[in-house]
Amino acid sequence: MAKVVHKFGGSSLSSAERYQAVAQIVLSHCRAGDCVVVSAAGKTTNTLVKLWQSYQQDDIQGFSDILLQLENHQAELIKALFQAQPQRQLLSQLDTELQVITLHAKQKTLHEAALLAHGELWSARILGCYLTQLGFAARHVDARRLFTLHQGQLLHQQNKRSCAEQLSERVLYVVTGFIASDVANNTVTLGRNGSDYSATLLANYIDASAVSIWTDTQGVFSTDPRKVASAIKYPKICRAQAHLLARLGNPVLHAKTLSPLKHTNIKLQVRSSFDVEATPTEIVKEGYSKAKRFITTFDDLDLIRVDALAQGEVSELSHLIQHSIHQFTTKGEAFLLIPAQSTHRVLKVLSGRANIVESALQGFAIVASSADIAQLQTLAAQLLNEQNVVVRFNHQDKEYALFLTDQAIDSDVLAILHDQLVSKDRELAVVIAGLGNVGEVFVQQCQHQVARLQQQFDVKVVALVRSKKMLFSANGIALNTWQQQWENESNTYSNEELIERIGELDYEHKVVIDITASEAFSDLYPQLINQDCHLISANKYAGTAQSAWYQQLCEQLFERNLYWRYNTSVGAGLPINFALADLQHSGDRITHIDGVFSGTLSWLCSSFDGSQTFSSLVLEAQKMGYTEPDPREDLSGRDMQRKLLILARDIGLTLDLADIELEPLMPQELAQGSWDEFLTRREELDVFYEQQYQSALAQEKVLRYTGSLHVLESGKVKAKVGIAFVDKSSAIANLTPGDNIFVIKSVWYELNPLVLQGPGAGKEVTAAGIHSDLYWLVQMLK
Ligand SMILES: NC(=O)c1ccc[n+]([C@@H]2O[C@H](COP(=O)([O-])OP(=O)(O)OC[C@H]3O[C@@H](n4cnc5c(N)ncnc54)[C@H](O)[C@@H]3O)[C@@H](O)[C@H]2O)c1
Ligand SMILES: N[C@@H](CCO)C(=O)O
Repeated sequence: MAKVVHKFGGSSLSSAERYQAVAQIVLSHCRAGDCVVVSAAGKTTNTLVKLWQSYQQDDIQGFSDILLQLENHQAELIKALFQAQPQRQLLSQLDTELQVITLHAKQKTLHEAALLAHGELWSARILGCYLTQLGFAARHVDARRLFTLHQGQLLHQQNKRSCAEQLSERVLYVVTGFIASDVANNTVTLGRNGSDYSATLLANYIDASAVSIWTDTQGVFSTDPRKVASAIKYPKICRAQAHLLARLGNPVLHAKTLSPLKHTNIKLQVRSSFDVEATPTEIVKEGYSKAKRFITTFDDLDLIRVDALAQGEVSELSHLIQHSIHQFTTKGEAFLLIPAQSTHRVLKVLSGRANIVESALQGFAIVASSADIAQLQTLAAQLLNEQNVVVRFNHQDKEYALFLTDQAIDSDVLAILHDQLVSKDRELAVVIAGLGNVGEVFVQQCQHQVARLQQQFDVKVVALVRSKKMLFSANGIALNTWQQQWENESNTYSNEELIERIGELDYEHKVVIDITASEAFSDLYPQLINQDCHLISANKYAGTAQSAWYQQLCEQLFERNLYWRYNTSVGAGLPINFALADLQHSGDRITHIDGVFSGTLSWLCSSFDGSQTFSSLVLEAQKMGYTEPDPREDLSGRDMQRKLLILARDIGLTLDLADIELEPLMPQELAQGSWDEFLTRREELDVFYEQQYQSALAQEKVLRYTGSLHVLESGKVKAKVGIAFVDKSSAIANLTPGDNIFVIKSVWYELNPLVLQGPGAGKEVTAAGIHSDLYWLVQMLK
C-alpha cells in the first residue's frame, strides 16, 4: 500500500496541547507504514543555537541558564503528556542527555550539529512515545541512521537501502527532521527548512505516494495573508511556480524541499495543523494546474553584480547564509539578491568578483504566467508611480517581474497592487469529449465563441477527448492550433486517468461537454459530478437511462449545485427545452407533444420519391452527419423514442423507454449484426420501405415517422413513436427535408397549439446549440 510522509513543524509542536492535537491528526490521517517527520518543538532550535553561542563565548553562566531553560521546557512537555513509569523513563533519558552536553561543554568537545540535533531527537521521542501510549504502533527513528552525506552530497542509493532496512515493519515511524550524518558518523544538518527537505527526501527513498507538510499557515496564498486580507489561498499550484517563489525567498516552501520530488509522481501538500478541516494547497506537477498570480515581498536586500559564477556556487552560498539567494541575468550581467545582513559573508567568499549595486532595498516580485507578465509589469509600474513609490531597480523575466524600491511596500500599497494585479476572474475549464461530426465543428466554432465568452468569464478549453486518446493541458489548449498540438501531445488514457486529471483541475468551475454517442461515456457522469463538473450533453444516453439511475444523477447534481444542460439532445439547435421550461415556469401544464423529432427520418421520408433506393438515401444522410454513428439507431425509431423520453422527463413525467411504444422503420431482423452485414442486406430495407410508401400512396397520404405524447385527464400517459400516413396538405407532410416539428398543446395552448419547427440535425446547428448551452451555463455561473 502506498505510504505517506507527514511532516510537522516546530509551531505544530510548541506545547503539550499541540502534541495532543498532532497525535489526533496522526490517528486520523496515518496508517501503519507511514512516516511522520518532526522538527524541534517551538523555538527549541533557536534556544540550542543560543546555547552553542554561549559555549563558543565561554559564557558558563549563560550556558547553564539556557540549558536549564531547555530542560524545563522538555520536562514540562513530558510531565504534561506522560505519567508514572513512561514519565520517569523519559525524564531520566533527558537528564542523561543534558549531563552529557554539560560534560562535553566542560571538556570543550561539543559539536554544533550534534548539539542542534537534540531538538528533533526530543520531539521524535516524545511524539513516538505519546502515540504508543495512545495505543498506536509507533516507533521513533534517528534520521542519522537513514540519511548519510559524503562531502556535502547525499548518498542516495545507500540511504534508500537504509530506509528499506530500517523502516520495514508495519508501524508508524516518527523520524527526526533536519539531521543526517556523514560517512564518519558525525552529525550534519540539512540547512534552513531542513525538516521539510527531510520529509521529501524520505518520501523519495521509501517511494511514498504523498507528502503532507503540516504547518501553521493554511496553504500557499497569492500574497502575505497577514498583510492583505483579500489574499487568495490557492488549492493548487504547480511545482515550477512553487520553486520560483522559493527562489524569490517566499517562506512557505524552500527550493530544496521540492528537489527530491522532481522526477516522481509524489504529491505534495501544505496544510494547517491548526485547522485540519481547511482545504490544503497541493503542489502539483506541471500541466496539472494553471499558472497563478502571486506577489511576494522583500525586506532589506542588497543587489550585487557578479563577474562570473561557477556551477553550484549560488546554492553553496545559499547554504552558507541559510537563506535563498535569487540569481538572475539582465543585459548580459549576473546579479544576486542577498539579505543585507549576509552580504558581507557573500562578498568575502566571492572575493573581488562582486560589487554592491544597490543596498538596503525593499520591494516585491509579481509571479504570473509568461503570457501576462509584460502587461502586469507595466501596470505595476503605473501603480507604484501613483503611490509615489520610487523604484530603484526593476527586472522582467519570463515568469516574474521584480521591483526593488527605497521604501517598504506597506500593507496599503500591497493591497492596492494585489487588487489590481492578482486575477480574481471567474474561471471555467471546458473538457470536450467526442470529436466526430458535431464535435469537430464545435471545436472550430470555439475559437470565435470562447473569445466572446472571455469578455464575461475566463473560459479555457483544457481537454479534448476521443475514445482512445486525449489532449490535456490545464493551462488551456490553443484553439487555432489544436490539431497540431493533438499530433504532438495527445496520449492514450484510461477512464480512471481522465477522471483523475479532471479532478486535479483547479478551476473555480469545470464543465464536461459530451458530444460522443457513447453509453459508456455517459456512465462516467456520476464520477464527473463527484469531481464537481457541470455537464452539457448532446449524447442522449444519460437522459434516457433507467429512471432510478437518472433520478439519482439529478439528485447528485442538485446536492452539488451543478448544472446539466442538454439542449441539443432533442431537436439539435432548436430551443425546444427552453420552450417547455418557459411554459412550465409561467404556470402552464403541457398535455400533448406531437411531431417529428428525428432529422434523419424527416430527411429520408421527405426526400424519398422512388427515384433512388431508400438505403442509398440512408447512406447519404449518414454522410451529411445527420444520422447516429449507426443509422439503425435512427431507423429503429430508438433515437426518436429517446428524444420523446427526454421531453417527457422535462415536463415532469416519470417514464422509461419501455413506456414509449416503438414501431421501427426497418425490418426487425436488420437490427442484429454488424453495420457491414446490414449493408449486404440493405435490399430488405428497400423492400420494406417501398411497401410502406406504396400503402400510404394508396390511401392518398404520405409516409412520415412521427412521435406523440399525450397526458390524459386521468394523469395516464400515452406515448408512441412510429410510422404514420399523414394528409398531403398537413404541416408534417410539407416539412423541409431534415426539419423537426414540435406541436405542443397545453392548458393555454389548447385549441391553437404552439409550434416549433426547423432543422433537427446537422453538424453546424447542433454545434451551435451546444454553444448556446455553454453560453447559458456561463450566465448561470456569473
Ligand atoms: N449529428 C447530429 O446532427 C446530432 C444532433 C444532435 C445531437 N447529436 C448527438 O451528438 C453526439 C455526437 O454525434 P456525431 O454525429 O458527432 O457522432 P460521431 O459518431 O460523428 O462522433 C462521436 C465521436 O465520439 C467519439 N467517442 C466515442 N466514444 C467516446 C468516448 N468514450 N470518449 C470520447 N469520445 C468518444 C467517437 O470516436 C466519435 O468520434 C451523439 O450523441 C448524437 O446523438 C447529433
Ligand atoms: N440522428 C439524430 C441526430 C440528432 O439528434 C437525428 O437524425 O435526429
